[in-house]
Amino acid sequence: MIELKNISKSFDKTNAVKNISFSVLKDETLVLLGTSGCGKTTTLKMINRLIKADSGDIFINGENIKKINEEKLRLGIGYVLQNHGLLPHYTIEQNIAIVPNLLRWGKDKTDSRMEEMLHKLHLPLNLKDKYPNQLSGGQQQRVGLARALMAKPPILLMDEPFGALDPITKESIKKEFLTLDELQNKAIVMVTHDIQEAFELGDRICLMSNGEMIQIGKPTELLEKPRNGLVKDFFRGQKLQLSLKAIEVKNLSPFLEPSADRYDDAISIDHQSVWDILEILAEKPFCRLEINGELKKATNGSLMEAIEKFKATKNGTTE
Ligand SMILES: Nc1ncnc2c1ncn2[C@@H]1O[C@H](COP(=O)(O)OP(=O)(O)OP(=O)(O)O)[C@@H](O)[C@H]1O
Repeated sequence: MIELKNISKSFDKTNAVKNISFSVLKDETLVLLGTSGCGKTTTLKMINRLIKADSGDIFINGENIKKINEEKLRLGIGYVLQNHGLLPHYTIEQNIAIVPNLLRWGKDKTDSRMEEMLHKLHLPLNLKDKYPNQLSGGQQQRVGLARALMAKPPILLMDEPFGALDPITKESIKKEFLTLDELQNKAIVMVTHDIQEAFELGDRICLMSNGEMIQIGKPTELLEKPRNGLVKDFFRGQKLQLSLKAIEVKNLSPFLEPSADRYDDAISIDHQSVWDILEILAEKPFCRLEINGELKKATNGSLMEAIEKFKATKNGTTE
């Protein structure tokens, strides 16, 4: 879907991005992770040509973006900025309607899609007439996401989308991010410097340092098979928590004991990590999980045993 080949970019004497290559599939989230100034945002902005690469090529569905009209290119790519990027003198309705207006949608189509998006992002309809500064930070960020998704772009670029939020709002928006149907089947590239966030949201992580790509792979690959000392150092001190966040609990299903009785308190499992379930188990000795229609029982101990068994399988080493 998206392919970067040997991309480099310098600003005066700063080599911001050095010979980066990667691809993103149509239904995955690739997280660009790294410390401040390592070239993440520059890489992201080269994909929608807000910044032009000095050398190398970027392809979208096999087509070189240099050959695509800039406006057409950007209309097919949703873009969510840190601090939402809403225009302060536009109402929420006007902000959300920017792309539909460029696409010359009629008012009825725009209104009904806007209502659908506000509903899906748990925003009350009466926000439409307000201005961005009359909304909370979490609401502004949701509006930013609604705006980016209005025209159902197959590609979504997100630059530190949750960076400015308080921890509680951040958690609730991240949970929505994982379950929102509008985000399925999209190629998503997300920039963050937050390691935990990268492990929670990324299907793959591209770790960058000083303009270079140090390693790219599934979260557990970076943890279990770090390419060099730099990668190891990056995760030092957080390895246990990160690996628990990287393993989806549904993968442990074959190794968990069945629960004989059906109770209403079973937690329905989709994308929860082992870490999410351990947080629940901090409050009680066991819980029931409903995974693909099967009822399982989990305790701290049984989850740890299941992880060991899972890691011994082929899937566990590459997941
Ligand atoms: N327009 C610009 N002019 C000059 N230098 C720039 C420009 N944009 C970025 N840089 C420099 O390029 C390097 C990479 O910047 P970039 O914003 O891509 O990093 P980043 O990893 O996204 O950082 P952060 O997490 O702080 O946003 C930095 O040294 C930065 O100072």
